[in-house]
Amino acid sequence: MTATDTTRAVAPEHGTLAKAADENFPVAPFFLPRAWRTDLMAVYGFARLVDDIGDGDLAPGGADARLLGVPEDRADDRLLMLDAFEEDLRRVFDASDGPPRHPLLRGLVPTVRRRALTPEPFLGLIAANRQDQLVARYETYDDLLAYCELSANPVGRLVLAVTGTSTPERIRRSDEICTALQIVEHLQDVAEDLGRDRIYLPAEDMKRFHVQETDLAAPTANASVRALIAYESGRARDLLNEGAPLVGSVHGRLRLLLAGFVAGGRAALRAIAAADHDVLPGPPKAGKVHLLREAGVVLRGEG
Ligand SMILES: CC(C)=CCC/C(C)=C/CC/C(C)=C/COP(=O)(O)OP(=O)(O)O
Repeated sequence: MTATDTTRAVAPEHGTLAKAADENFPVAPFFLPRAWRTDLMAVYGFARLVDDIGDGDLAPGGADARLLGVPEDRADDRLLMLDAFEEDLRRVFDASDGPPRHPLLRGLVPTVRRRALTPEPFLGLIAANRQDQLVARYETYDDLLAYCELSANPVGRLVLAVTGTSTPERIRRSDEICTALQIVEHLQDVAEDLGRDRIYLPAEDMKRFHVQETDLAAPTANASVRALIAYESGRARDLLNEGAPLVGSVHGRLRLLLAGFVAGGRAALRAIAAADHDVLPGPPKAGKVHLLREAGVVLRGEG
């Protein structure tokens, strides 16, 4: 048991929130106003827990299941856990049935009230994790985009809602950025996802590039896999470019935060290209220098 697991055995919500430090993206960085950080952490707690349920990464001991009213011997039933979690989410928005049972959802109540958040983005994240239990292959790119609408776009919409900056145009650009970031993560994590028997590369593209599933299980990528990864990287790059004007449309510290997200995506794509698109040994790491350089480019509005 790690130190984090030990903490979670006592108070599961603390272990979940502690994971913020290890995320690919900054969750609630120090330079943001305290009130935003508080609300972004509350939203993060929700998103982390729903992903942990969906990925089977809950702390051992069954504390989360107990809190959600799921019998201990069914705590491994991810669909049942997601249903119970969704039921508890409803108590965040409708107190007639009493307060939420899970402390991370109770912690979300003041944020939802303060920022007038709606259930949709939260329900989307639950639906994405439900889909992960039922769908392990994507036939077309459009199918994958529909998945990203549930798994990633709600995150950006929540950031805009918490910071009071939502407009239809910003939401559209935020969706482009979030979908791009999700595709980048999928490209970095091909090997890890395959370990969970999940493939997020569209089957139609695999066919076109003559890539078989067994090619993805190899320790290093052959030329076909590299060509496929380069193709999907180009799509992600285009989406990031289309969404990037979102950064210049906001001000102050939020602009810094969003520039960091776009720069993070671009730096990750650069690292993938630098690895000659061989992502199979593990995610190619983006250097800090490249990240800062990309952030400078975004902030100067040059890309
Ligand atoms: C306003 C705006 C544009 C904000 C951007 C917010 C942001 C960082 C979105 C990322 C979305 C994303 C890739 C979620 C999945 O991450 P994950 O780590 O849960 O991925 P996994 O499900 O593959 O583990």
